[in-house]
Amino acid sequence: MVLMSSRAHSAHTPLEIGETIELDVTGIAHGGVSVARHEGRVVFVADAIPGERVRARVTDAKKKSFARATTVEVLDASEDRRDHVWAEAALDRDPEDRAGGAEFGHISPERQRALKAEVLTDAMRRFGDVELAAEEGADLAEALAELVEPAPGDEQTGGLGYRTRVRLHVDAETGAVGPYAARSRRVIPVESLPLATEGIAQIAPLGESMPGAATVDLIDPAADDPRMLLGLTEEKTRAGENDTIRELVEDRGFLVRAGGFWQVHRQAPAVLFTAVRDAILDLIDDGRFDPAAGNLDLYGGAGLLAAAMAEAAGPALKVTTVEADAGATDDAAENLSELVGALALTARVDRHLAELLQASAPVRDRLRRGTVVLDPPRSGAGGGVTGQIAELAPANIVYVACDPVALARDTKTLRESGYELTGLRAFDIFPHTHHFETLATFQRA
Ligand SMILES: C[S@@+](CC[C@H](N)C(=O)[O-])C[C@H]1O[C@@H](n2cnc3c(N)ncnc32)[C@H](O)[C@@H]1O
Repeated sequence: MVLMSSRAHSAHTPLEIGETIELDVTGIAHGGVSVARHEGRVVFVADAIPGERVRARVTDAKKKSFARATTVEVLDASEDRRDHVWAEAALDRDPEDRAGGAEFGHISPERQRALKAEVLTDAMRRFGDVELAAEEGADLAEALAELVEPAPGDEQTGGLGYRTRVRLHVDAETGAVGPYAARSRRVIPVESLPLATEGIAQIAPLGESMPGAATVDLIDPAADDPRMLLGLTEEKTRAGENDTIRELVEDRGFLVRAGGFWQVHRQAPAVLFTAVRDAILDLIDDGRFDPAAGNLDLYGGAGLLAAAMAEAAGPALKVTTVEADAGATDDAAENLSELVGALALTARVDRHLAELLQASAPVRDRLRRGTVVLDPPRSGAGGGVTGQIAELAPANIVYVACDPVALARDTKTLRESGYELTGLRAFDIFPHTHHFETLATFQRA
């Protein structure tokens, strides 16, 4: 034991923060960083592309098992490297002065999607025990290259000008406004916001000083004027956050609180609405969907996905949306008001499911015949809620996920509880960042 640990120790020359090292970048990790090795130790390296050789500055060396570094120079560039879409996040800046929020902005859009597919495949393998396979007769490499679908219009715009929600921060000392730096909470003044819509670009207070404010939320609704919500240092709420704004999903209107949850990409609500609608249509085709059953839209927000279920199943659909934010529930009630069988509840999902698990036999039977759509926050549903859903045992589960690792973990729980993963789609609705959205369909075996 002693010998082994002293050999392992001597294999690493300790890395120092600020030191510059040369790295061969070999893979992609979850979280927007690439993977390299330095004297056997894993180094997560920012602003690189797998396949490149880079010089990188060490930013974190506390852990024995891995270190973190940021690219300062590319020695051998990938053919997928592009000029960064945001000058203030580019390599020619000191790593500490690079703006955050566009960590894939130096990579061609096709390669960004291929990297996201790799992250999803890897997460599913490592945390979900699922090896993704192509449909019969299809080539796996080709299927993976197309797994992450671009949003409509992004191939024409290069994935720019899509964000309808942007949060900027205010430097407490200088009042300067800007995004946080990529790896710290330092405000970086910027001259442009290339990922934001034109409406946001017009009202963004870039270059201005806003002493007394802490955050600046910029919102560009589809069917209302752009607006700004100021978060003041001394106050928890933002003036105007409960104002109702109008959004459009194709030609269907939705009312949403200005400060409430709404997908950030202009096309994202339509992309997810259509994907959930199509997943339900497939279940209907297979004779597995019962509109009169105990159908649920968990983490339902303003009712977007319950509306998608109704678009597939028709006006006789029975569905309950469950959402913790009372304002969003009020919006859901309004947005689903034409659906006689819709009920919008304010509740925490775990508490509501605990109540359903105590329900009478006929209610439990309706739930068993039902379909659960869920769209949890980044942390995923988690083992507790996933276990409760499995215990309720609905016929189908349609899971919309913004974190592939959380989805993979919940997939493992569902598969161990008798569910089969029958469909997986992914959507690049956050171009130039490492984020993407996945839709997984499960059926009770
Ligand atoms: C990713 S959003 C999805 C919203 C909606 N499905 C949509 O597409 O617009 C997640 C929602 O879950 C809500 N939420 C977070 N934790 C929750 C919990 N424990 N119980 C109920 N709702 C929760 C948030 O308020 C937010 O509206």
